[in-house]
Amino acid sequence: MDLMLALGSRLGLIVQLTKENSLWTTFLAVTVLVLGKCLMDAFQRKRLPPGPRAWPIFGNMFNLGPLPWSYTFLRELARKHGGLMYLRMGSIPCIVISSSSMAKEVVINHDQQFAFRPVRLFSNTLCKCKDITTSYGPNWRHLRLICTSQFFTKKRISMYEAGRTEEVHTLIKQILRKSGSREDSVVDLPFQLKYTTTNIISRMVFNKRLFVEGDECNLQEAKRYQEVISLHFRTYAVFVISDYFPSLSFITDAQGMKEKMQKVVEQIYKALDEIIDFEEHHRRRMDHANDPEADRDQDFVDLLLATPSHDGVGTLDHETIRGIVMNMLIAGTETQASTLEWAMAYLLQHPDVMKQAQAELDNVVGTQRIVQESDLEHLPYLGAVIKEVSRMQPGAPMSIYHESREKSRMAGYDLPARTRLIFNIHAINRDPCVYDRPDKFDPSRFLRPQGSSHDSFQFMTYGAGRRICPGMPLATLNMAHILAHMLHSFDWKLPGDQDPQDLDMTAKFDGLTAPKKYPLLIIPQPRLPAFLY
Ligand code: HEM
Repeated sequence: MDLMLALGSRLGLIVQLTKENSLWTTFLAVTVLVLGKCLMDAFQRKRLPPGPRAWPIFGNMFNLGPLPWSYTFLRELARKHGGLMYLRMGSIPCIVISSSSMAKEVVINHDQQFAFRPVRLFSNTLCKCKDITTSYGPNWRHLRLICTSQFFTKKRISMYEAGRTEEVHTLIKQILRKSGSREDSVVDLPFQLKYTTTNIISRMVFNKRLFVEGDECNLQEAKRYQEVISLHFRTYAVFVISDYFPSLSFITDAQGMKEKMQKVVEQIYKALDEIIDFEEHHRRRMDHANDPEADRDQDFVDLLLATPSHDGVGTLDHETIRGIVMNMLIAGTETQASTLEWAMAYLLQHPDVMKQAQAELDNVVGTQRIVQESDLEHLPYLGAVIKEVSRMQPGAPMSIYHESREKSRMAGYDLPARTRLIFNIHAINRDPCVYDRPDKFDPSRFLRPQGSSHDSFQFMTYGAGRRICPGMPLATLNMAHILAHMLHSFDWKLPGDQDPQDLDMTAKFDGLTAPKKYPLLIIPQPRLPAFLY
């Protein structure tokens, strides 16, 4: 009993003391909690991959210069922190892969884990992540199968050869026309290349040429297309707080972001539907229902309208088809145009390489006919030039974000669930452990015996693993064809007395592609007989 009383009075005293010192107690508790959290963070940090110091709350968002993923700056950071580097973007954990050996580790051991894509507000609003680029799971597998078994097969690619040849020929004629009769007329090369690569893709995807000079009716369509692309890029770049701090999605809601995005997406759809013309496609489908020859004329939209959905209920809906069309237009046009612009810039700076490529063309094709796609397999030097340009200036210097859904362990480090992964393709392609003098333009490195042994982890221009670019076979063929034609048809020089070595080789990264910051203005001089133009 005495003991109980004594305990009771002690407890009473403690309660009283606590009441009196409640401020102190609260302070103590908060300090313990903060210290505990710091210790836990420090402990966890030890098990995370190395990376630059992060700011509280914002993480590394401010470290990364004007564009969040400036690839050259990240390459510099990776020199210090290594091929597997950890960054935090707001509350989102991210890893950047910058070396060939880490790319191999990721693709061989973590490909499936990191095959997801993060769900951003824009991609979710655009097509509810039902397209190829943003989905993962049964729908994505189904769409990838369509890519590999229908769109980008050798047979299908060769079905569209006539259209591609026509476009390349038009490019050459346009260049000749723009250069005019004067010997020193300058051509805006990236502008012309963009038209050509876009027409080639749009003909395959929905059987239309989007850019036809001098055609008023087509001008409207071209404008609509440009509206679609610029709305897409502008909205894609909008900073949405919940994309970086998912727990703050209530702010995104309060800002009315979803409704604003929805409005833009409706604008994109309206313009896109006019370009695609679903009605015309449905009509054609009915007309050719029993025609076995009709397959020859089918574009991607025709094929997609006849494709069952992944769950076997009906065919693919318009939302999915719009998403896939956008994927092809966004991923397949500027990537090729910027690579080709860089190719001409490098060739101007390396006249010996330009001469050797032209000599090969003259040898294989001669000067009494124009190049055909079937010539390309006999032009190894030209192939090496395209590969070297694609290594040094990849059409997309950073991959698209990958994401894991579960916690994972990579190279001895622990990664939280929903870590985002991005390949710094620019850095991997210039890995000094793989390439001798990696910043030097040297196509012959792909001709030497070891050149053929460069695997996809050393040449990451198209990504690797299950998310590898499905358009690669088309892009490599197409770019080689266009470059071959340009080199065969013209000699090239810079305007005035400009020394090619003074050419500004700065790139301008727009988040996807990185063309030359200053468009390449260039003078063509015909080198084939007039009847071939
Ligand atoms: C020079 C030309 C091209 C380059 C450098 C390029 C590069 C890439 C890269 C780096 C990726 C991302 C890989 C990853 O996430 O890890 C990608 C994905 C993709 N590319 Fe390409 N690409 C080119 C041309 C094309 C073309 C011509 C098309 C189609 C017409 C295309 C369609 C796609 C699609 C649909 C994806 C998403 C694949 C997926 O998420 O499963 N690309 N490309």
